[in-house]
Amino acid sequence: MAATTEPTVDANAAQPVAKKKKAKKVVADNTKYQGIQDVMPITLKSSHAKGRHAVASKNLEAGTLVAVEKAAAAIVRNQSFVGMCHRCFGSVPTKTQTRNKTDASGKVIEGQKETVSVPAHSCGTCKMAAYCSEACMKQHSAEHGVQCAALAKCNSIATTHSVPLENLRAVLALIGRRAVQSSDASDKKPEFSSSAVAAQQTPYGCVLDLNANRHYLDRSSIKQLQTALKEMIALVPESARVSLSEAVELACIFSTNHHQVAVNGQQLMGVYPFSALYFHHSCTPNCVFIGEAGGTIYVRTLSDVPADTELTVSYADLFQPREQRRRELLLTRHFWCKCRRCSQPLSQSIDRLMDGIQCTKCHRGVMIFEETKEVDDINELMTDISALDQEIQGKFAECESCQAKLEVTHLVDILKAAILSYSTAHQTMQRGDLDRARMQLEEFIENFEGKRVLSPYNAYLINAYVALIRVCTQLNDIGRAIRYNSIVVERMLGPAEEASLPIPKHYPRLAEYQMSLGDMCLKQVKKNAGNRTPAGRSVIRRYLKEGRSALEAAYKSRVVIFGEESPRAIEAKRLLDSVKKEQDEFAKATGEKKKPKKTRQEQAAQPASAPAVNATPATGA
Ligand SMILES: C[S@@+](CC[C@H](N)C(=O)[O-])C[C@H]1O[C@@H](n2cnc3c(N)ncnc32)[C@H](O)[C@@H]1O
Repeated sequence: MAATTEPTVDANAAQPVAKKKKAKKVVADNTKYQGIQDVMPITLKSSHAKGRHAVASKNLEAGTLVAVEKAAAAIVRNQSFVGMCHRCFGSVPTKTQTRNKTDASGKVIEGQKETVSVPAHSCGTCKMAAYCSEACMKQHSAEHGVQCAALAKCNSIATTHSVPLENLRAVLALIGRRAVQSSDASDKKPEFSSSAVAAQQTPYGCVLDLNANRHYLDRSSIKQLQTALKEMIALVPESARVSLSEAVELACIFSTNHHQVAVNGQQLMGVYPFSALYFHHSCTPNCVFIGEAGGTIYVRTLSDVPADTELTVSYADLFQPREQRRRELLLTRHFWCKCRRCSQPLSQSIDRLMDGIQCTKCHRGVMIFEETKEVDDINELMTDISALDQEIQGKFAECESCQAKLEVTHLVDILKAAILSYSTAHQTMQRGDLDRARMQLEEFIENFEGKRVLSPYNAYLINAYVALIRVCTQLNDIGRAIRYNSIVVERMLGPAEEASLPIPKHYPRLAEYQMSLGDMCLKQVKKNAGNRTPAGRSVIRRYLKEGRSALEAAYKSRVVIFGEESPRAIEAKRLLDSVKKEQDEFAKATGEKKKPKKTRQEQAAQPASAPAVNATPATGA
């Protein structure tokens, strides 16, 4: 992989997709990564059907660490640009600076100054890299030096050629990484450890093992990417350049394989070759990727996993209808999801409720339309995604309860009306007209849930409740925010009688809503503490009960997801202890000793009763 000063254009890159021959699947070699099996409870496997994948080497409990990987290269996301260190991904301190004020067009307004907050340490040349300290900036100098001149022009190159800025920055990060790696780097094997501190960055050579899926880009997108990358590479020091073909490959690899990681509320995007190759996607994942400082990811089990079960994570937002999840994965990751959840008949899956429309006759069941076509050739679909929509013409859906039949196109019209109503309210919220947004969102719920048009688990309804939490919090109507937050948590857990959940019981998004619910309840308890009237006491009692069960569930989930010693689990424990203390004091003051009845939240917080070996096998891809 020699550096070249003369970038070459790959003439084959933009062939029409449908004409590409399907590559024959070979059983891939696991030897490069086998070292991980010595430090983690996993076995690496490879098969014709799945390619490389990881399985549990023994029965694993929920919350078991199964992999640690430090990104081969990572970039700070655009929105975290000034808040996150470009080397270690820690927080960046700010300082204030006085500068000339400018108008909307960027012109200096004579005689007017303004004070702005800027990163305390950043590259003064490109102004495109902020750091947590001088020391970090110094340690990054060799890697950044390779990128600096190109980074300075990156923004305008991205805009001129309509290429995502993050893709260009990622290619530069990979080039920087390649340049500082030793000369034998391309053959270097990754070294694994069980701790983030000791984790070694996965070598650059491993990135090139990933599938670029470049044939999914159409001819004009490839052309734009090539032109942008050509301009960018010309700004990289000669000794560090890669060929244009390799740069395009890197951009495509990044785009289809990167993982987004949140660290302390800031976002980074990294390439994790081992994790990308071995942890397939599933819409009922049994593992999760957790981002830590340094751009390291931990992979932890979310549930008890029996030995030999495939370990999977989710690359998509799980609380959306099956088809939306599949479309999202198709467009961003270039595959049609065939996980167990997506392959199950809709009538037997929780998915039927997530874009569920209630029967217009009996109003008891949802209308089911089993899609007959499984997508085998996604190349064909990628060229014309509207093929998915044509499937419904002339087809009928059937009520799961009374078997009434309705044309699918009619159901689509109902859904379109719901989407329009929801979007109108959402836009009002975005404009900041909060009172009106609340009214429109509540109206949407009244019309589509109250009148039994949509299933209560329909993703648009949940989104409306989520929006209402935000709106009511901003309007300082905490009582209502609690009510809506409680509904969101309840719905995310799915109907009690269903065999499967819409999202795993321990899942970051659900745990966040449980935390916010507990936190708001605790605040209301403190606010009402002086109210000794019977009505006041009843309010406190209710908030204590609801807050405690939410925090018990949040704490349990955070222990599983992040580990018992993690700051997030400790934060949940602190709030839980606080609510318990309030509950004891309330009981003392009122002479009440009654044990509260267990809610579904509390049940969710209980450890699984079955031993790991009896747990339901987790879905594999
Ligand atoms: C990073 S690769 C995995 C590579 C594979 N393990 C190998 O050894 O080549 C991700 C690819 O795995 C496949 N994949 C992962 N999860 C899948 C799922 N749920 N359904 C279908 N294909 C999936 C898709 O082809 C996707 O592009």
